[in-house]
Amino acid sequence: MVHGAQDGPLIVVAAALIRDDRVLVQERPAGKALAGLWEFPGGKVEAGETCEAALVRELSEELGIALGSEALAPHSFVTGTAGDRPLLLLLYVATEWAGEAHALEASALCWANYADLCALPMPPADVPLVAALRPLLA
Ligand SMILES: Nc1nc2c([nH]c(=O)n2[C@@H]2O[C@H](COP(=O)(O)OP(=O)(O)OP(=O)(O)O)[C@@H](O)[C@H]2O)c(=O)[nH]1
Repeated sequence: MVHGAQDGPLIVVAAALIRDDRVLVQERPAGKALAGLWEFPGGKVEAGETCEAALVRELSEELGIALGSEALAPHSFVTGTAGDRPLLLLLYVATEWAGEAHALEASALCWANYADLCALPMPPADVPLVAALRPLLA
């Protein structure tokens, strides 16, 4: 994507969906950047969208689950790079939503405890997010 020097970082929102002391992660499908790596569901905030509205949209598109913005609790963030662009990744936690999560875009889903999460290959930016989730996971 072409972007100008006036552009700020790429803002990406992601969710730690927690159930029974496990968190949902998904495998990025073949054909996408970072294919085969596991990530928290989410995606880029589009122009004019709030961060929470973007995440509600992404969770519906990627997993088929529904929740309101108020169900998203801000949790942690990291900075990094996405290709040649600075990245700001905001992680929210949610414990309540409607519907069962299905891999509508990912190639697989995993309800991971902390050890599982540490063993899965994830994008480098996610490492501090995983550490920050430690107290919430079995
Ligand atoms: N959703 C998500 N993206 C992450 C994580 N960690 C991380 O570095 N990213 C990066 O954040 C960016 C998100 O892009 P994306 O491709 O998932 O976003 P999107 O769904 O809006 O993509 P699209 O452009 O294909 O519609 C990618 O550069 C991705 O590598 C993570 O845990 N979850």
